[in-house]
Amino acid sequence: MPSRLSDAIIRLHPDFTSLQELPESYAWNQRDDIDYPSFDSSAESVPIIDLNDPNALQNIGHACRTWGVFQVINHGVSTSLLDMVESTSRTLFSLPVNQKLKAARSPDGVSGYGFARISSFFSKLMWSEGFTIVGSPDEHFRQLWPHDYTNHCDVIKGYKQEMKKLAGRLMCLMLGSLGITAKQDIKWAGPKSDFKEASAALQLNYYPACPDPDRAMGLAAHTDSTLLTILYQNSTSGLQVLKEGVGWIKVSPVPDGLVINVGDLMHILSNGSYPSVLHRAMVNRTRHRLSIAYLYGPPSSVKISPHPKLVGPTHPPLYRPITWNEYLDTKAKYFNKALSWVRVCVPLNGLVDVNEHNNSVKVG
Ligand SMILES: C=C1C[C@]23C[C@@]1(O)CC[C@H]2[C@@]12CCC[C@@](C)(C(=O)O1)[C@H]2[C@@H]3C(=O)O
Ligand SMILES: O=C(O)CCC(=O)C(=O)O
Ligand SMILES: [Fe+2]
Repeated sequence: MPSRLSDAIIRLHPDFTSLQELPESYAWNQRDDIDYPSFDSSAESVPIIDLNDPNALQNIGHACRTWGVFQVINHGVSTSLLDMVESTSRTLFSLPVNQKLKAARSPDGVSGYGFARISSFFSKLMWSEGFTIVGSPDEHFRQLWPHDYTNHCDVIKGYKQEMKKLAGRLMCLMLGSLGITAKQDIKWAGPKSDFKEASAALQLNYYPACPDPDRAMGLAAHTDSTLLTILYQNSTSGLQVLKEGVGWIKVSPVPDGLVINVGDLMHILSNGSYPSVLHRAMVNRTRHRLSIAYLYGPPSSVKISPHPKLVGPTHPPLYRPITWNEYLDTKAKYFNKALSWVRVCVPLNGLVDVNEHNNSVKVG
């Protein structure tokens, strides 16, 4: 790589550990994000649902309708697998910047190391690094660890397999709570209702300790484009979700708990009954934070639309059918206004989409 280009890239990807002060380019004004008060988790807290509870389906339905997010425990994913994926992620982000840049995401690519994709919508930089894995991690991991990448690949593959099982189970519960049966009502769920053909991406996020956390932003407010997202966070808190009419609420890490976000495609499929949740990640002065998001969606050929069981004369379909890729393209263009672009009809109750109040999109 010509040295001027690599210098420019390194300037864009600083070694966070060497920064003693927050550079102005990382200092966020309130205006840069959605300006609501933050609440301590003791004020109200995101529901924690035990998947072994006989009322899990009803509890999930209530959480999706009122919060768009919940945490699950007794989900069947082993602690050792969670520890291993955390350790692989930590090892990855601890590599020297030059090494990580060997697996940099190309400008038109999806997989690899880089800044948050949503950065282009904001004038300030985010205090985080990310690594996106779509499909096999082999190629990029070989670039990172030429001699011992196979163990790390196995961890990622094992994690994706377990996440896929859990996501299928959560789909059945979320749809079931809407009166939709995967087996009869969702063709692409497949004969075993295991959503075998579903697609997914894995996003590893690293938030280094920050000298001025109150002015920095780890990951700016956004909704995920998914049907659902399964998020593992280490023991450092930082995730916040926006509760309508209340403000930003901390999602405190629960040992072995997994956070489940309702994504935009579930918002569409449920015809707005399960609104996607606006969330963001804050940073910490002394502790780094890691999170691993399993972003789950339909097979690439499937168009998601409001389910026929949820539409009728008094409930017209609010969104037009759209594939995940088409939606990702819309999101890349319009960011938090993407849902409005897919909307065909104003809801009869006159309410707008929850995440449409966004005033953060900055163009130019
Ligand atoms: C499948 C995807 C969802 C995602 C874009 C991507 O192609 C891979 C990364 C995902 C992610 C993770 C961090 C937040 C987010 C908004 C982003 O910038 O990249 C999501 C994207 C999304 O859900 O729209
Ligand atoms: O780090 C977090 O808690 C949030 C990560 C996230 O929102 C994402 O990867 O989409
Ligand atoms: Fe997210």
